[in-house]
Amino acid sequence: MISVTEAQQLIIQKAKLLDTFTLNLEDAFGYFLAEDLTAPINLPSFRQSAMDGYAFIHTDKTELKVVGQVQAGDTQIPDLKKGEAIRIFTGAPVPDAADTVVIQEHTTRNGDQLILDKLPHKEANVRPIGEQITAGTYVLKTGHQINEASLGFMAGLGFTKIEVYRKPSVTILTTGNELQKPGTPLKPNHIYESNGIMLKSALGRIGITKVQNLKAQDTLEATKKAVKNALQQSDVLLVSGGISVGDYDFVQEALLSNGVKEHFYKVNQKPGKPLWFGTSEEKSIFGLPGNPASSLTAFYVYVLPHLRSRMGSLLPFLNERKAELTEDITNKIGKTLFLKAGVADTKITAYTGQASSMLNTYALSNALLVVPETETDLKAGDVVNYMDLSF
Ligand SMILES: Nc1nc2c(c(=O)[nH]1)N[C@H]1C(S)=C(S)[C@@H](COP(=O)(O)OP(=O)(O)OC[C@H]3O[C@@H](n4cnc5c(N)ncnc54)[C@H](O)[C@@H]3O)O[C@H]1N2
Ligand code: MOO
Repeated sequence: MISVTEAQQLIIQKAKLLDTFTLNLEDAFGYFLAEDLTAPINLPSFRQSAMDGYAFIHTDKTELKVVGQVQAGDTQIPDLKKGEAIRIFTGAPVPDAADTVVIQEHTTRNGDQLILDKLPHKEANVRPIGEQITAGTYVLKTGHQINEASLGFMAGLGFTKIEVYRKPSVTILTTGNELQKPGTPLKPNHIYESNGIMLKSALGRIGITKVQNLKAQDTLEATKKAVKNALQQSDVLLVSGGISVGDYDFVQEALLSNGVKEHFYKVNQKPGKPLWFGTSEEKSIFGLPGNPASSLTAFYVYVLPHLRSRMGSLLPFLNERKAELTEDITNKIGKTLFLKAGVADTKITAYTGQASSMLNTYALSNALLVVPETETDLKAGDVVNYMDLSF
């Protein structure tokens, strides 16, 4: 059995970058950039007024003569001499000779006479060429995850297409004879299948939408066949259940017999101990424990960073933060604990109801409190690490 740290290293080491492709800017939200972009133009590319007011050549005089006007988008720009002013608007080009813009609230206008009630400092309210970025310098680098601000920034520089890493297609294979689709009365000793929808929406949160759900009964033949199909159809396979040591747990055998190379099986943690991870050429395969809370924890701690890494992220793990414990916690089992928890105002509380089958507390959690395997007694007031589930 390996440690959480070793398992986290392995899922990153084995994360092969997906191929790249060119994408229209308007479709690029959430993708990771696969090129270093340099600015094709200066931003701004001309001297711009930052305010509505008057452009002039800086002087100690407080009375100027208004000799013209310039509006945003104008291509004919009026000239001016010392002692003169040009009416100007936000975003308009500042006349070459002018070096300062006074905001209109600091002036009094009588016909073409302009009184400066408050003299601005020289160069006030003039955005110099290249103030934001100069042509030829880096805009954004490989690995940047495209957000609304970066989209606006790139559009402002005139980009229409960029190179990004592809997102993976994923098959979620749920195994178990006891599983029944919600929507029909529950048969005796069956349970409603819930990991499929949970994992699919967790994938959606990291922008992966090409997801199919398959299911298999608990036989070696059915599991092998389903694994084979899934491997032909997707970049990533998440198998749920059937990975423990029972007589009807066939997932490990089915994966190995389909040529998947095992990188680890079992991690020294609770929940999620019987986690399995392997690869087959360009494909990644996780055998997730069937218990719903174990499955989701394994997703947050391993599947999510592995997939983000494959999609080009340089910071693939969930953010780890610190908070103060509200209650004592003991850890007598020598494993890393991931506890469903709530964080508010820098304080963290592990919820009652930590069993691997329980999603009731997970549904209310915004944090996974991490208790290291070496930590036996934590006291109220101790500062602990948690993984931020608000991502
Ligand atoms: N002798 C041992 N038994 C078990 C061990 C062990 O070390 N020795 N480990 C336990 C741990 S820890 C876990 S976690 C589970 C993992 O078992 P499996 O991955 O084989 O999962 P299943 O047995 O198929 O299911 C476990 C549990 O979860 C329910 N389940 C399964 N799939 C779904 C689904 N899609 N939606 C909702 N619920 C699901 C299933 O009915 C079971 O109750 O093994 C322990 N056993
Ligand atoms: O580790 Mo299992 O995931 O406790 O239920």
